[in-house]
Amino acid sequence: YIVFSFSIQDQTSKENNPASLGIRAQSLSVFAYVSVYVMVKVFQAADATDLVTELRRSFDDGVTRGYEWRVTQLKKLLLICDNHEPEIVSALHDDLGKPELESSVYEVALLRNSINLAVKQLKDWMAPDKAKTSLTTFPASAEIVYEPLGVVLVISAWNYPFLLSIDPVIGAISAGNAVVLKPSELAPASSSLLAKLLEQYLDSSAVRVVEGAVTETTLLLEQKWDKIFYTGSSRIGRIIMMAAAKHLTPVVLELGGKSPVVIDSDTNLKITAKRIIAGKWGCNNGQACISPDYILTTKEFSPKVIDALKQELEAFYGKNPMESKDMSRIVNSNHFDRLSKMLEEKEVSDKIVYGGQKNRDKLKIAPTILVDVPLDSQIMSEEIFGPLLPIITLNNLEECFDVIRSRPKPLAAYLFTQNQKLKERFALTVSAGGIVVNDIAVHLAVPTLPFGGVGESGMGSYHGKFSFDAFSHKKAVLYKSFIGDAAIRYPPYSTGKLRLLKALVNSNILEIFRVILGLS
Ligand SMILES: NC(=O)c1ccc[n+]([C@@H]2O[C@H](COP(=O)([O-])OP(=O)(O)OC[C@H]3O[C@@H](n4cnc5c(N)ncnc54)[C@H](O)[C@@H]3O)[C@@H](O)[C@H]2O)c1
Repeated sequence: YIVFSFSIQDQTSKENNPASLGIRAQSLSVFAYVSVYVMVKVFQAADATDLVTELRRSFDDGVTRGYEWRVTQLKKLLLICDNHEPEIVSALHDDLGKPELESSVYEVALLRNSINLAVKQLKDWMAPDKAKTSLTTFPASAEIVYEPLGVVLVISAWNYPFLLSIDPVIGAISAGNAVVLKPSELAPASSSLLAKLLEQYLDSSAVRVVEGAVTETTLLLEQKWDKIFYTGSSRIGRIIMMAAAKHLTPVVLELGGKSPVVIDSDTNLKITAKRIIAGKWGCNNGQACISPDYILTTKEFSPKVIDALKQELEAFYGKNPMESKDMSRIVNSNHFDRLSKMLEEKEVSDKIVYGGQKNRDKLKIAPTILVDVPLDSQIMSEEIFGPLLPIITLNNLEECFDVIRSRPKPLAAYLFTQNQKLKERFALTVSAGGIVVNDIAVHLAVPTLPFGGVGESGMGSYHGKFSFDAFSHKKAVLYKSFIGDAAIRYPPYSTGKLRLLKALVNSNILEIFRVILGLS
């Protein structure tokens, strides 16, 4: 515990007599004395160790394994969504100025969906999968048993603080694990609400929230976990993976990257522009991991793309988008300065064709479109994660595809076209965590699709059954009886045994008969 004490004294006051937890003012005209003791619990190494020990005890006692426990906790998560949506919306507004629609739909409604699906399908997910056996093991039966991993750590990011915290926790609980959630300190209102609600609703012997920043996360990372599920930047992803390697802990890394959008001239341009705007500025003002990072199109078609985007932006956010209530603000001044620096770079600042207005006090940056910034500029080298959208124009679409292929694999890649052949070529030849043709970000809402990165954009995936799988060990179980104990596997070895065993392993029925019949 740290104890803070401070006093406010009148010049004339000579008395120094602290009164704990209160204000003592004998005579305001003579002196004022205030002594406040604030007890702040600091998370220390021993707390991290105790936490994991306690949760491991619950796991080992079987608390989290049964269907009933899992489904009860999931239903409690549903209750949080049902009973506390206004508080969640308000916390998101405090942290990000997130519009109610975005909070209610893209965080709470998506979570409800995830929970409902898990509740509905949990029994099926938990049931072992029958597996075929081979001639080698005949007679036998086999199955894949979904085993909980143990005690897992979920570290989440600030941009969708509820969705990105609770969605992995749904997977962890569904799979029967004890779980610690560490929300992002950059969304403090959301973090403290998550801590409060999860403590209030869930079984604290197996589900905990630790709030904090680098110090707390580092202490947590020193512990031995059975899985670490991290959402955030690739830079920190590397730190997570190094810490995990020490204990050979498997990781899921949900990272980011520069998600490109290719626009073909054979497209419905009005709808294309609307969907790009909704997926960029309409999703937390570009602060989303699968937000369009840059557009690639042909030199010939680009003027039409720019016009369409300008027209629809004005229709959505009016002539002064800085005043619009339908867009989140930038999360904090560090990120505001990072984005400003990108905009102010030489050979970039003069490429703005729309927007560019900023207000640091209000942490607002207008939707900004830039054309043909240098490919080696900061804005084209780093993930933007904000309301800036560069358009790169090239001679043809093949060159556009080449730009994507020459860069680290993104979390998402988008194509707008009506050309069937082009759609297929894009899906087959462009590598990305996920691909959407003719829309932005909506693959995230399809629970039958795995959500995750590849290469620099991450490893592992989740959503729907994939979340359950991410937190389960697929255990191979083979059942044999004592019937049919074949002597051929036991010494002394012989040529006949060798031939028969090889034939069995290769399922070569003809050779099996030849050996049995003594044919060469
Ligand atoms: N793939 C996805 O689902 C997804 C979703 C959202 C965001 N992202 C990516 O996340 C990034 C933005 O998030 P961010 O990284 O700014 O979020 P962030 O700063 O909130 O960091 C994420 C987490 O890492 C922790 N952290 C920060 N520094 C650390 C350190 N030195 N050691 C240990 N832990 C540390 C934070 O406390 C936080 O919980 C973007 O790259 C974005 O694309 C990915």
